[in-house]
Amino acid sequence: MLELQKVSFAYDQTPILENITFSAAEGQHISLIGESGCGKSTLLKLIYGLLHTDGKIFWKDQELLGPNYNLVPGEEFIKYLAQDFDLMLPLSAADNVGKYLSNFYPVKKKRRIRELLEVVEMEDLADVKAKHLSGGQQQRIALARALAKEPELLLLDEPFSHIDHFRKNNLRRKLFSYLKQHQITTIVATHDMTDALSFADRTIVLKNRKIYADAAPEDLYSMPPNKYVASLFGDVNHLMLRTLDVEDSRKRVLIYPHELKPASSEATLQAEVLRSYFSGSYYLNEALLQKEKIFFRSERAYEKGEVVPLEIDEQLIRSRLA
Ligand SMILES: Nc1ncnc2c1ncn2[C@@H]1O[C@H](COP(=O)(O)OP(=O)(O)OP(=O)(O)O)[C@@H](O)[C@H]1O
Repeated sequence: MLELQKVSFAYDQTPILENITFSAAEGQHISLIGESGCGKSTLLKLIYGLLHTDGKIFWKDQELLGPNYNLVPGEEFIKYLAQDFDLMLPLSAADNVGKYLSNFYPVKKKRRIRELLEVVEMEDLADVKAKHLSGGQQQRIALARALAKEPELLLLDEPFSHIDHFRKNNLRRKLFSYLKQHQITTIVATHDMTDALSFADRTIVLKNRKIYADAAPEDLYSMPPNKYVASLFGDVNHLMLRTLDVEDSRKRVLIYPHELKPASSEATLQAEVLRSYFSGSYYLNEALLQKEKIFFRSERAYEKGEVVPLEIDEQLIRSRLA
């Protein structure tokens, strides 16, 4: 188990993190989210041992001591993949993956490199020098290298930031099932809502130096405690109950765009469309509902000024208010 107790940190006078306390079970996948600059990378660096904290960090029964105690940061059983991948550019992709593997069993080493190149779908580029690989390809090689000497704890900082959408989804599915299969505890700092929702057992939200929310992704998404959390998952409306014709109140409720649905003309909510954005399988519409700006989804585009009747499940509103 990973355990953090009152981990605080400041680069200079300004505190970045204060009293961060949580634990992660072995094999658990945690996504770490929060607005840019909230301290996600800093927290990963603290856990890895690149930065010093007066708090305590344990892996199983061992206290992880930071740079004040260890000349070389990091322990054998932890791997940290930073946003810059730090590859050996003159070496081939395969040699980078195998850089920390023993040469004592060359056949075994070769097999392991091949297995990892398959996980990151880079078998075809095994012999290409890292300096000739694209940013996304370098990132995949860095991921494979981080897994080479199988870590017990893996810390990933925006691991798919350079990888195109086409490949990202497949790679994510492969990587996270590999990590689950091998019971590797993983913390992923991310801005990507798919990383945060689909591949995490648990999501920790950082804000104002503290843990702001910590729950299963399904719970955080369906019952966001506030607008900050809901916004991390995409567009969200924060509407007065009065605007939704539920009751004459200025109290606000969080509603995702797909929860406001175009309805038959008798619906009481009438939104005036400002603009429709094509989003692939749906259109995202910006509109005015009783003078409040809203977003709703639809199957077709609307003209500017078109009035669209909308409906929403009142029970959903009640549950969000509870
Ligand atoms: N080496 C440094 N020296 C001083 N301040 C730093 C240093 N590194 C980061 N910071 C500051 O610490 C804060 C947290 O940075 P950090 O990189 O941890 O945030 P983050 O949540 O990972 O951001 P992002 O999502 O943009 O990667 C920011 O205000 C940043 O400017």
